[in-house]
Amino acid sequence: MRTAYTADQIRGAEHALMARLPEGALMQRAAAGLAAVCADLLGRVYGRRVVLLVGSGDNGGDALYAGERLARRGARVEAVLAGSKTHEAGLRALLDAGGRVADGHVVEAADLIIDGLVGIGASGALREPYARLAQEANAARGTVVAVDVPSGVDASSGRVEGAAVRAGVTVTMGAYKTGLLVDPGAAVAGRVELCDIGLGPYLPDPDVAALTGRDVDGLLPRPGGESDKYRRGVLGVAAGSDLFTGAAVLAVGGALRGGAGMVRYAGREAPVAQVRAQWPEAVVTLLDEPSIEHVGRVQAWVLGPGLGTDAWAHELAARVLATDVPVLVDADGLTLVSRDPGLLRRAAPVLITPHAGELSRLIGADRAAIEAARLEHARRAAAELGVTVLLKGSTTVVAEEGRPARVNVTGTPWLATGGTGDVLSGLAGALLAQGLSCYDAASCAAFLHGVAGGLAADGAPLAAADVATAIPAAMRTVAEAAR
Ligand SMILES: NC(=O)C1=CN([C@@H]2O[C@H](COP(=O)(O)OP(=O)(O)OC[C@H]3O[C@@H](n4cnc5c(N)ncnc54)[C@H](O)[C@@H]3O)[C@@H](O)[C@H]2O)[C@@H](O)CC1
Ligand SMILES: Nc1ncnc2c1ncn2[C@@H]1O[C@H](COP(=O)(O)OP(=O)(O)O)[C@@H](O)[C@H]1O
Ligand SMILES: [K+]
Repeated sequence: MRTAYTADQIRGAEHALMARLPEGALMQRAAAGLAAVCADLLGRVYGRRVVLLVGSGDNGGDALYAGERLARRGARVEAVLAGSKTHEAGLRALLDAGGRVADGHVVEAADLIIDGLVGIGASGALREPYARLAQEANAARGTVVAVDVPSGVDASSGRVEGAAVRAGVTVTMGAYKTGLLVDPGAAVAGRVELCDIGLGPYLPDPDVAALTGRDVDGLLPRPGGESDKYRRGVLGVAAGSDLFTGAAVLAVGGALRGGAGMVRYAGREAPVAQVRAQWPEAVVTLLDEPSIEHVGRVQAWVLGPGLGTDAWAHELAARVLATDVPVLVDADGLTLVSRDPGLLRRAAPVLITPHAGELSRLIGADRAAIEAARLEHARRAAAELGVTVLLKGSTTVVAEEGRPARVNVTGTPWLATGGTGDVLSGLAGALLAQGLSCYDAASCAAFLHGVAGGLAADGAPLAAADVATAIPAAMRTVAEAAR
């Protein structure tokens, strides 16, 4: 499990650790780690041009001391002092080692640019001249290494207001910051290198966690020698309509690859014909009425992809949600519950899987605001609606009250294509039917879906059906990672 923390949590841990160490020791650890990563990136340090963008706080201090270390190894180090004040001891150390102070013009020609403008002490959008320097660093040809977080990214949320440094590598001190795992922050952090400064024992419970392949492998249900198809878990899928038949096919496809013992599909005529034709493995019930009476027992339901939002769909949703098994609500199912929130009042667990647009209807927030602050809105929805929330998008977030939010680190932008969400619903539903909690089913499904997307795309466009096909390979990949 990779864990991440807010700026306040990091500061608290730093204070506790600092109290036990000689003054400045922590910053030296940070600078040593930072300089080592930079030296690695440079290959040969001697004679290379390194530019430090130095802000007024300790983030700038880290950069100056790292600059000192590189200067002692023969690098030509120039510091652009951007703040109203400068870490004095750090600057002295740099100058003593042969470094120089320069103006912003040097950024363009640098081999390596160290972004020490702001770290966890930042508040709001970057002010000038920081914003301009960030843009110059982004336009320069040299590798950009961010200290702790890329300047312009809110360390606690991943929010970016205004300009932000786009780093090739971020060297983060002591522990991951939440903002490095959540877009838009994650998208500009590049490769994140954790620099151990001894903070571990002082860290509180994490703000967010990200599953690794090993974690997912450990959570996935596996059939034992005694298993039969019923005991492995049966999933019901209520999806598709005469207008949207594909959503039913894709959701069932995701479900069949998700390891359930059986998938029961229930729907209207046109999707029933399609599901029958595509998936002989599914047990299909044609619904003359919006009732699930004749579908047979299931351990979980997926409700909503392509279902439509008419009175018939509403009635079917009400019946599914009146059962006593976990229900995953997606797509049109979300539209139905946003119109009739009472549907979500049930004793058994609910997992909702909205994208930002669907969540905006559920909690009355602006779509752009949700995309800018995913964690905050996913958490809010979980609290207000009393459900587990899987918020889809470039960073998928899983939120449930009383547990650290989970952030998914797998996936590819090629997944941004019609129908992949339906596959995800089927997969997550299959995991629910096998007995995983909403929280684990959602986070494992997001992880595997992302890996499957990467395998299916392999650098080129994918179709949603390819993602379903790649799910078993994704499971093998996580099993490999665990070995
Ligand atoms: N204190 C220590 O011994 C250690 C400090 N560390 C470093 O220290 C950093 C935190 O240092 P600070 O608490 O001094 O804070 P920062 O250096 O992150 O930033 C604070 C300074 O930036 C200015 N500022 C804030 N928001 C701004 C904005 N939007 N535009 C322009 N200027 C802005 C503030 O006026 C203040 O002077 C960490 O991110 C990390 O890099 C770590 O290396 C661990 C050790
Ligand atoms: N930029 C992106 N990077 C990675 N994954 C993405 C990106 N955009 C969307 N996705 C993923 O693709 C899927 C799209 O689902 P959804 O929006 O429901 O589409 P649909 O309704 O067409 O199935 C989700 O799993 C989402 O997390
Ligand atoms: K920084």
